[in-house]
Amino acid sequence: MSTALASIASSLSRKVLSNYVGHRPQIYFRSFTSCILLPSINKFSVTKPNQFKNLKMSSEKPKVIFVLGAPGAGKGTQCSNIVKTYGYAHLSAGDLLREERQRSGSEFGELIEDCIVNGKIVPVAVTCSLLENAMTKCFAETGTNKFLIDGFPRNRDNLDGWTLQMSEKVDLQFVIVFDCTEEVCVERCLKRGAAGSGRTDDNLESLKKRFNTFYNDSLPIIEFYDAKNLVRKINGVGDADVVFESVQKVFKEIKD
Ligand SMILES: Nc1ncnc2c1ncn2[C@@H]1O[C@H](COP(=O)(O)OP(=O)(O)OP(=O)(O)O)[C@@H](O)[C@H]1O
Ligand SMILES: O=c1ccn([C@@H]2O[C@H](COP(=O)(O)O)[C@@H](O)[C@H]2O)c(=O)[nH]1
Repeated sequence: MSTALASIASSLSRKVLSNYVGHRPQIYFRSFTSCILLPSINKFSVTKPNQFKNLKMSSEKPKVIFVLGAPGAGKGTQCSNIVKTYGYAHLSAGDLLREERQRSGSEFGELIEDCIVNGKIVPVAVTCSLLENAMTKCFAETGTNKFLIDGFPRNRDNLDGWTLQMSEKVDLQFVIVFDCTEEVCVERCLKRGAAGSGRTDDNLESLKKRFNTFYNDSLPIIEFYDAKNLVRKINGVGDADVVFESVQKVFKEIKD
């Protein structure tokens, strides 16, 4: 881990801890650098922190599918198709982080932007809490308890944090991985940038860093799930409709 990242992580820990002095911690998780106590970050917005505990007692656990793949592999595009056809709610970790970055008063805005531009991964305390809050809010508003979690977990820190905070509360169905060449992915992201995505990472410099992170940090997570026979790999090269046909074959497995 780079020194810069370690210092961001430890400053995040200090900031979060200092914000919660006197509050009762609700979750325990390992940071990059040390073991710390954190509260559920219900300060981010909206939620009733124990809603899933209640849900677990009265009904089924929420179902979760992780959707992974390189930048531009087509995760978001195929998630939209899955939402329309199978009724899952789509939670993009990247979108939630971009939203949090824009939230006035967010103390994580700068940290998030630095990570996004440089292809680094935001500490799991931030991302996992945004995801849990979004799941709780979505369930409260729509009753949906089937979630596509797009672009997470991306590194060991994400996996460890999720395992501690969420794995007992949800039922992980499988992990869809879109397999796409770097060349095609880069071309798609640059095209998306040129078309006005407004994303600060749809440029060659950021993409090089994002791919390094994908190869070094995210592939081992895919391998971890593959060893558990949870990965469903889909060829992401080619027309989006053709890719979706392969997605549908994977979903048939759930219905059968
Ligand atoms: N099969 C496809 N063929 C051509 N273009 C595609 C295909 N799938 C997605 N795209 C386009 O490529 C770009 C990236 O797609 P998308 O946002 O779905 O990928 P992603 O994996 O979610 O990317 P990121 O990780 O960068 O958020 C978008 O502009 C999208 O319209
Ligand atoms: O779990 C996550 C998801 C995303 N990030 C950061 O956001 C950017 C963009 O993510 P997309 O999935 O492409 O929208 C990513 O490069 C990371 O910097 C993250 O840190 N953790």
